[in-house]
Amino acid sequence: MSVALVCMSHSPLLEFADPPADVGAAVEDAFAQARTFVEDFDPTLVVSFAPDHYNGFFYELMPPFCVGFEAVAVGDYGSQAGTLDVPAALAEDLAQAVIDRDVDMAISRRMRIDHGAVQPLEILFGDIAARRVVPVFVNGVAAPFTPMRRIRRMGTAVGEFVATLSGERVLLIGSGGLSHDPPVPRWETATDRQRADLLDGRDPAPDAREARQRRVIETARAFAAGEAGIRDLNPEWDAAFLDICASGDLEEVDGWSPARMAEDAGNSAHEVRTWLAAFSALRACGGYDVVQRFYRPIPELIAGFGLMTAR
Ligand SMILES: O=C(O)/C=C/c1cccc(O)c1O
Ligand SMILES: [Fe+2]
Repeated sequence: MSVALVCMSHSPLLEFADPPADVGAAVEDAFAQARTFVEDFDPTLVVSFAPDHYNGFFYELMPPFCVGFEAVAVGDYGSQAGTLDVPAALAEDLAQAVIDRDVDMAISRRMRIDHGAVQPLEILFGDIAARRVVPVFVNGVAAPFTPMRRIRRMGTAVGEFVATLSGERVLLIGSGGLSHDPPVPRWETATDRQRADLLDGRDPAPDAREARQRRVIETARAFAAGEAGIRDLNPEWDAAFLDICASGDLEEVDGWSPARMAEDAGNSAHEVRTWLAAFSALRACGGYDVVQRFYRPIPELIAGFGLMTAR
């Protein structure tokens, strides 16, 4: 078994926004380097830690994390729709191994995934079905949030299972973060209509999906112009988190409270949980070295946009 990692921010606005040319070029260059890293590693299996944005998981039943034994991408924001190549028996073994290590893991026999899980697969492989993928949903959007130390333990349990997979080259992906506060509705402040969608908004009508996406795209334009009422990006917070990931001292985040994370870095900063899970899994397979580290605060994407590779 060998193991490598790519963690990256995602943003559905990548296809809808126009950051300054040098910033766009820097992002493309970071993607190209990560692609080369992944091509050289040539994974036989991907374990993808990703959040969802009320496209697959709703308040009707919201687990802190969940392994998919089958996965279907919904195709939001023009991302690729369709079925992933999930090795179901291996996904079942992974879930059982995590549960055996005292971490309660939900399972889905048909998980729906959105841009959060799809975007890194598209960027790294060009196609969501290019490699075998075990999808692990990590809630980073819907309060209440699991303590960071539980995410670390879950990632560690996944890593201990991965370490037993002789003959596999396993790529761990973490998708999300860093500081950002996109206008994804939150239960406390949602309208009745939005609450109905947060509760059980599966398969929205095309005009409802379009309206939701338009609102986010317009907010991004206003944010880039300094006119949106969402929380600022926080490059210092992002740098501190990336430093912790690079150091391997992942316990450093054990005491981070969800309220403080949202206050400092925005309501969707909870998506860094996917990075923590992926780095914890990598650490459980042995020590690691960071190969690539990229970061830019990009208001046009509503994202403190980071990318790290390690092995
Ligand atoms: O789900 C949405 O409508 C928007 C999600 C979003 C917006 C900006 C940055 C991100 O990382 C997102 O996930
Ligand atoms: Fe997101």
